[in-house]
Amino acid sequence: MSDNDVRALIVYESMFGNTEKVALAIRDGLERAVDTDVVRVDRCPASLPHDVRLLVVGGPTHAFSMSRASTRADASSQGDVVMPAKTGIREWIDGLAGGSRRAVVATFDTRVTKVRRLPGSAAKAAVRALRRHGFTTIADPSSFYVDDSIGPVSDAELERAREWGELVGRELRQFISPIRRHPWRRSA
Ligand SMILES: Cc1cc2nc3c(=O)[nH]c(=O)nc-3n(C[C@H](O)[C@H](O)[C@H](O)COP(=O)(O)O)c2cc1C
Repeated sequence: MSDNDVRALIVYESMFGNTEKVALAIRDGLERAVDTDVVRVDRCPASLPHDVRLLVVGGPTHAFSMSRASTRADASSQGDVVMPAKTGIREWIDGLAGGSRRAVVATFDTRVTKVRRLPGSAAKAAVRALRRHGFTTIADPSSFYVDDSIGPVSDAELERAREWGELVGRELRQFISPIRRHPWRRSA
């Protein structure tokens, strides 16, 4: 699928830079199927461009869910952060314009390896929020693991993220291709 009228957008939140690395690895995998932009959540407008058919949203798991202003402030007190604590994916999803629902969605998060058995995932919370806003999902939410709260994220996890990006790209291709392969069906 190299059509110019189809693009993917990855919107990510990251405090210590790990989710940012994961977002870039997912982009590398997704680009095998579709042109993909990666945008930090505090720089992303509330309305998606018309040609964005896939929206991928990711952020760090904070207190078993998506971050809040209080948990981001907590993170800022723990180490150097790569983005301001003001906006996270929770607030961005809540503010998304209705016309954006043309895109299908997939979500991911980062979590700490040591507590991987604990429940609670920003990706699962994000997908629930997006469904409440009327979006259709095309892949299960996925978690990628960091060694400790501030990282690092291993090369193996980044490779897993790249592979997940490829998988989501294949799902998008399948989602779109029946209409493209059989345009006559639209008028039947
Ligand atoms: C306030 C706060 C709460 C956190 N809560 C959780 C949690 O409930 N579960 C978990 O696995 N990791 C938790 N973590 C670790 C984060 O998931 C980790 O810092 C994040 O994945 C790193 O990504 P980033 O560098 O993109 O911010 C928490 C971190 C902070 C700062």
